[in-house]
Formats: sequence, C-alpha cells, structure tokens
Amino acid sequence: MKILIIGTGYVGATTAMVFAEIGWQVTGLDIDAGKIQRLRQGRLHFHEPGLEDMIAKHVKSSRLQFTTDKETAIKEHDVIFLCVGTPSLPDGSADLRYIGQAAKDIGRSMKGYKLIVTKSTVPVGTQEQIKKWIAAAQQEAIPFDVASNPEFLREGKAVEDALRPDRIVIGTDSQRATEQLQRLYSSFVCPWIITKPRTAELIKYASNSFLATKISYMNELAKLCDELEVNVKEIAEGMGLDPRIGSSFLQAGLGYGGSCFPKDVSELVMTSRKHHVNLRILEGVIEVNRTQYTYLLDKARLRLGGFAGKNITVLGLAFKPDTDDIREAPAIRIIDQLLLEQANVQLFDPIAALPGHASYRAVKVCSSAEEALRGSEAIILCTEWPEFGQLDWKKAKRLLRQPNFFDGRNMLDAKRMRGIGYYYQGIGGDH
Ligand SMILES: NC(=O)C1=CN([C@@H]2O[C@H](COP(=O)(O)OP(=O)(O)OC[C@H]3O[C@@H](n4cnc5c(N)ncnc54)[C@H](O)[C@@H]3O)[C@@H](O)[C@H]2O)C=CC1
Ligand SMILES: O=C(O)[C@H]1O[C@H](OP(=O)(O)OP(=O)(O)OC[C@H]2O[C@@H](n3ccc(=O)[nH]c3=O)[C@H](O)[C@@H]2O)[C@H](O)[C@@H](O)[C@@H]1O
Repeated sequence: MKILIIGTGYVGATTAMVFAEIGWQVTGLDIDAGKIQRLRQGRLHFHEPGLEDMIAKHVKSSRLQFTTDKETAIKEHDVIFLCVGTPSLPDGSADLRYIGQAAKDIGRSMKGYKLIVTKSTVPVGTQEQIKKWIAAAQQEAIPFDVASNPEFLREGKAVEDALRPDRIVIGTDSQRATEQLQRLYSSFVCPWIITKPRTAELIKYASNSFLATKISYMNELAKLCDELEVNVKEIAEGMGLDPRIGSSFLQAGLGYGGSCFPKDVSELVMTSRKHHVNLRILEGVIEVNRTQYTYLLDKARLRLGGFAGKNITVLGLAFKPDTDDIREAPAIRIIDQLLLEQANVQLFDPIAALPGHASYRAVKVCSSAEEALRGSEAIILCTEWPEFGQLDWKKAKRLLRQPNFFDGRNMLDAKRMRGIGYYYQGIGGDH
C-alpha cells in the first residue's frame, strides 16, 4: 500500500514520518510550495524536537517524498490521510473548507478504489459529509471508503506520541477499511477502538475537552488557593496520587492555548447547541480560560500602580515549551494588554517569534533572557521553558530596576525567589 498524506503541518509531517518509519512508502502533499520545497530537502517549517532528523533520514532513503502535484499524487496512492487544518470560524464552530477542498480534489482525480482516512479533528458527522463531497466530485462512480482515525499527539512530543500512541481509534462502517488500517498499523502495540464514525469523531473532542476541563478546574481552584494561602501545586500533587484522577493536566497557570484545545472545546459546545444539549461545564471551562491571563496581570498592575511607561519583561511566547507555535498563546494576550496600557515590553523566547503585525513593532524582542531583564520593573513568565528554571536568578537580579516576578506557570520556587529578594507571585502556587 502506498500512503498519501494531504497537509504537511504538525500532524501531516509527523504521520508521514511514522508510516515511513514502520516501512511504508509515503508521499506528503501540500498546497504550500514553500513547505514542500523545505521538506524535500529534509527540513521542517516548524520546530518539533526530533522530527526533522527522522524526516531527513526517510527523504534520503526515498521512502518519504513530497509533492504539490495533487492530481498525480491522488491517482498513484491507495490510502489517503487527510491532515489539513480545521480552524475555528468566528462563531466557534470548525471551518471545514480545507477538508472540503481536499475531498473534492480526491473525487475529481481518483481513477480506482481509495481509502480516505481523516486524521484532522472534525466535528461529529463530518465523515458522512466527506463521502458526499467525494461522490459529488467524481465524474463516474468509483468505489471508495472513508474512515476516521483521530490523532492524539502533543506538539513538542509529537515523535514520541505518534510512534507510541496510547490508543488507536478507528471509526468506519467498512470492513475493508478496517482491515486495511489494521495492516497499516500492524506493528503498533496498543489498545484499539474500532467503532462507528461518529463515535471516533466524538472521542477526539471529548478527550481534548476533558483535558481542558482539568486545566480550567485547577485554574479556578488556584484562585481559591490564593485566598486560603494554600499552594495549588501541593493540592495537585495530593489529588494526582489518586489513580482515578491522575497527576497530569493539573498545573494551574495562565490558561490553555495552542491550536487545538480552544478550538475543539468551542466546536463541541457548538455541536451540543445544534442538538439542543447544554454542555454547561464546557461553557464554564471556556469562560475560565478566556479571562485566566488577566488574573496575573491584575496582580502585577496592582503592585506597580499601573503599567504605563514601565519596563515589563515577558519571558516565553510559545503556548507551551518545546514548540514555536504561538496560536492562542496566553503570552500574546498579555503582550496585547501591556501594549494597550502603554508598557515598554521586553520579550524573550528561545525559539518562538511574534507575528509580523505593525502593532508589535513597539515590543523590544531580545536575543537572551538577560537582555530582556535589563532595566526591568516586572517579569512576567508566560512559558515554562526549562532554561528559565536554570537561570541564575540571584545574579539576574542585578540587571533589574525592580525585582518583581510574576510567574504565570508556577515554575520557580516561591520561597527561594523570595529568599534572594524578589517580590514573587504565582497563580495559587506561591504559598
Ligand atoms: N497540532 C497538533 O498538535 C494536532 C492537531 N490535530 C488536528 O490535525 C489537523 C491539522 O492540524 P495541524 O497539523 O496543526 O495543522 P497545520 O495548520 O499545521 O497544517 C495543515 C496543512 O494543511 C495544508 N493544506 C490545507 N489545505 C490543503 C489541501 N487542500 N491540500 C493539501 N494541503 C492542504 C496547509 O498548507 C498546512 O500545511 C487539525 O484538524 C488539528 O485539529 C490533531 C492532533 C494534534
Ligand atoms: O488535538 C490536539 O491538537 C492535541 O491537543 C493537546 O496537545 P497540545 O495542544 O500540543 O498541548 P498540551 O500539552 O495539551 O497543552 C495545551 C495547553 O494546555 C496548557 N496546560 C497543559 C497542562 C496543564 O496541566 N496545564 C496547562 O495549563 C499548556 O500550557 C498549553 O497551553 C492534547 O494534549 C493532545 O492529546 C491533542 O492531540
């Protein structure tokens, strides 16, 4: 079986690598010629630890190829994975235009049987719609199957997660599709769920929304912890030891960002509304997250007596460490607010860059944490890059105008920071 991957972003590039790694012949297709040009040279257009080397290895051995020629690629491949983006529309529901376009391209170009597998996160019922798009675009009726195979990888850990998934979910009505996918993934040892298309689609949204719920719950609890002078990190530790709760996703902070949680929770709420079901918990999860970043800003504003004219250091821009992805990053909201209140923003992130908008011209983008700390009146840590934990904060204090530290990820040790003379505040994590 020859595999075609449509869309070579985080999920597409990682999926292409995985299938090449387990011995299949793979082609990656994208409409963005610049991305394809880089990938052909074994270079990635985003930061993902370990992925570039693996891609380069398989490009060199010709097991992995890249193209922009959709017509030929669709004709020549038996199994086609859809890995295009499904961003949010303004009302919060998923924008299926890229899925629709890819489905129509497949319908137009296919000359024989194809299995189309959706890895993109798509709303419940999309598989039925994909079938309609493909069939409507065909010049003559050619058989095909569609399966849902949601992806659960995390950015920053994509290689590890995709090579060792904790489950494989397949949603299809076709026995032929199930057997083909079982062959494709035969070298993976993990639980399988083979189910109805709608179930597979909902498992993905339900998983992301549940993880987001854990985070918003801890973020609300963190505010109570501040009032009670209790450390939320200890609460998380005490809760997490119960295997029914689990220790992951209990870190309070500036709220969840990234290209998936915000859009997927919104989409699930929109789907539920369409079906006249009120997912009140998820509406609360969204609301807590929407305003979470303001909690730390309020503390900083109060301490400084306003931001106007103050030098504020923002440490970290990416929505989490080990990625250069800034989609829905809380740091961006914080910078926007600081600029609105006329602060002088000094930013450092090890790899992520600000968008090219004119509104960010006022930000001083620094090439080291030390440079960003010089003359600072308050530090706001937005991303828990390990190097911020390793910095010599005693020495760094000499660079500052005022040692005010607002830790948006509860990363540093409150007692130690106060011991070396910082005014230190976290989010429920500094008691
Ligand atoms: N980023 C992540 O960590 C994860 C993402 N997902 C889901 O996977 C999907 C893809 O996400 P990302 O990889 O982050 O998106 P992305 O935005 O990084 O990549 C999508 C790619 O598809 C290409 N594309 C769009 N239309 C195309 C077409 N008609 N033909 C060929 N290429 C086309 C774009 O040029 C882009 O390179 C989304 O539905 C997302 O929710 C699921 C799990 C993890
Ligand atoms: O569907 C997706 O795209 C993916 O979304 C998330 O992966 P990702 O967005 O890469 O990042 P996470 O590690 O889940 O973090 C998301 C956000 O939550 C925040 N977070 C995470 C954990 C925590 O305890 N507290 C917390 O605030 C992070 O800082 C980050 O902003 C899921 O973890 C993946 O399983 C899923 O495949």
